[in-house]
Amino acid sequence: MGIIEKIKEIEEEMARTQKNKATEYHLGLLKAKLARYRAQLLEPAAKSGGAGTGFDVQKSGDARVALIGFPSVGKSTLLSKATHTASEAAAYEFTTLTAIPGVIEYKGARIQLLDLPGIVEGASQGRGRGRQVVSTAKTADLILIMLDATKSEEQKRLLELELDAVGIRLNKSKPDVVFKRKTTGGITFNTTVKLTKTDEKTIRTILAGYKLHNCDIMIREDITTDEFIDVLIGTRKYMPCLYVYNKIDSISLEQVDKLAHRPKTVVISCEMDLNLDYLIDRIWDELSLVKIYTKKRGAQPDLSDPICLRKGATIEGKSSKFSPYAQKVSLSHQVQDEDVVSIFTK
Ligand SMILES: Nc1nc2c(ncn2[C@@H]2O[C@H](COP(=O)(O)OP(=O)(O)OP(=O)(O)O)[C@@H](O)[C@H]2O)c(=O)[nH]1
Ligand SMILES: [K+]
Ligand SMILES: [Mg+2]
Repeated sequence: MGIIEKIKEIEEEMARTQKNKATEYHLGLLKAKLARYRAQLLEPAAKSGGAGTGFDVQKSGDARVALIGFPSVGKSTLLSKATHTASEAAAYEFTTLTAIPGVIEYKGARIQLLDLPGIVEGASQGRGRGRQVVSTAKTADLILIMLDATKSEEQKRLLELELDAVGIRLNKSKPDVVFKRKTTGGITFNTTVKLTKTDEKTIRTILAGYKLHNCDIMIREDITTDEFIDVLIGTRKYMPCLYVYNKIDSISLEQVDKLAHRPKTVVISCEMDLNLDYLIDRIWDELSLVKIYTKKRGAQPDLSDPICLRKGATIEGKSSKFSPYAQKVSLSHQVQDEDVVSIFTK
């Protein structure tokens, strides 16, 4: 039996199994198995350079943003509007067959926007170029999930499922769990919070399923069983994402208003040039980019040539002192947007 059949079999068994206290551990085991097969489905191909590897596009600029969506939602139209690169757009599906990079220039930053082929349901299991698309998406700093505002809400859930199946976790942070493998000593299990969505027995069952008999576990957050499996598998990618609804020219104002109020959501019309500037502004925010200017001692800062950094970046150096405009700060100063710095040695 191939991996895809095995996955199917487990999914069917999970669907058949009623969810209750008595089946909880068995379901946990099935989940763990499923996660392992899915990982297998992706990893070998990724190593041998097969369908699991992404498109070969050089990273450039200060950050990379990937466009993910079903066919004909308007990904290529957006690339052509937001960058100086033209990507063919047409009314038929799968117009785009490879990754096409463009550059958004904004507030002194160069943001690489990647147009990608449309993905289909089942992409995570190797249908279409889906695996190549999602592998490429994993290399981005931000994912734009592009949706057709005229289509049903189901499209969003289906896309999320595809990304979830390949280990991409959207707008979530890594579960706060310390997991350490050991060679002897059995399992030590500790929590700093009350677990309401999973329990020690389920976790121990899963560990046994993975043949993990020696490890230290410290759980510091009220995690689910799935989140624990994520920690065990260890290769999950936690990525920020914006939901972009395109073609709002074709829906009612009431509908536009409803979509626009959702969290992490931007509504646009590529064709009518609606809200595209706002989208770019939101991309900038999501990427947490800040720009800093450098200046020589005693000279005016060069405002035409900022350096872009991710928020949270600190400035370090061995024998240099760091000083923004008026105030002197330590080497570990976290840069703020529009900081002006001069770095000099004693
Ligand atoms: N009404 C409307 N149509 C749009 C809009 N943006 C794009 N389209 C149309 O949607 C169709 C598909 O656009 P593409 O840019 O090729 O879509 P895509 O997502 O790149 O499609 P694939 O590469 O095939 O996956 C084209 O006919 C566009 O003219 C929009 O804002 N409103
Ligand atoms: K298209
Ligand atoms: Mg396209």
